[in-house]
Amino acid sequence: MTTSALTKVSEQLCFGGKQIRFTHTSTVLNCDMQFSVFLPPQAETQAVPALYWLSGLTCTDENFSAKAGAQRVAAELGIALIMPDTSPRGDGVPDDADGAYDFGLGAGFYVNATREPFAKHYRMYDYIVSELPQLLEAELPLSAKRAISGHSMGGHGALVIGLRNSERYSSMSAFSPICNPVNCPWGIKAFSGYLGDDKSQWQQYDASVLLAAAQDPLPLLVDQGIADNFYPEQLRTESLIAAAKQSGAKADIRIQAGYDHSYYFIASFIEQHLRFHAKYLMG
Ligand SMILES: N[C@@H](CCC(=O)N[C@@H](CSC=O)C(=O)NCC(=O)O)C(=O)O
Repeated sequence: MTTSALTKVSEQLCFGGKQIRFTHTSTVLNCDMQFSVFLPPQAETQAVPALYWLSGLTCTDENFSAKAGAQRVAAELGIALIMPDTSPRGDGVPDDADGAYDFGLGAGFYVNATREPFAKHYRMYDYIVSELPQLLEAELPLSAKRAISGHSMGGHGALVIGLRNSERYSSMSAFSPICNPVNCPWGIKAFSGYLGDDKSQWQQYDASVLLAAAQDPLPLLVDQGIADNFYPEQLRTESLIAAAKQSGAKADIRIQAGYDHSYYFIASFIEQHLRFHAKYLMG
């Protein structure tokens, strides 16, 4: 199926709903992009709310749809799942000079790059906040009720986007998020490369900085496993906990014994995250 702006590349029936993959030309990212959508059965007869899921380093739109097992509960609750890619892709899109996994392709960090040669394509913040919802709400049976969640680099993206756009979402959550990127190796590398050396420009993309100053942030749920090999050096969960205390935000930040950084952790708790978001999406 080709609508005016979306080309469907695959569709499968899943828990009575539809798991669909689309391509489209992104004017924000200046390239063709793929993304996945799960439409619950309720979307056959009404516009449904949507949870945007932002994936982590090395992922595409397919990691969450294939590994998290979110569709059964999303179908029950009547929530669409929107699963974008993690960076611009294709000919002419610059990558990390050494092909490293933590910068460039698969590692867009949900920022608007200002540094060349990345500024032309790496505008994942605007893509997620503006272009994708505008497109999808025009083309698919989606209401304007949105929630946002993600994992690791995508958890960072979900928290930053939720904290900066509380009028656009009803709740936010994250698994193993990079909580304080201005103070961890992944974040310092990404922000130097995409934003340059002026660290004052980095603050707008740091969830701990934003939460510490937040007036009335969205309802927030975070899960972090203790057996995660990236915790605490890359993820800095303690900074988010301190920021929530500082601002008095109602944040449920749970440290889970025994769990690691993998999609097995996400699969274990995704039902709780979906039910958490449903309270606000349906309210
Ligand atoms: N290859 C890297 C680690 C890559 C990795 O663990 N990616 C995570 C997200 S990490 C933060 O954003 C992931 O979700 N991978 C995909 C999956 O399906 O598990 C290394 O070797 O260290």
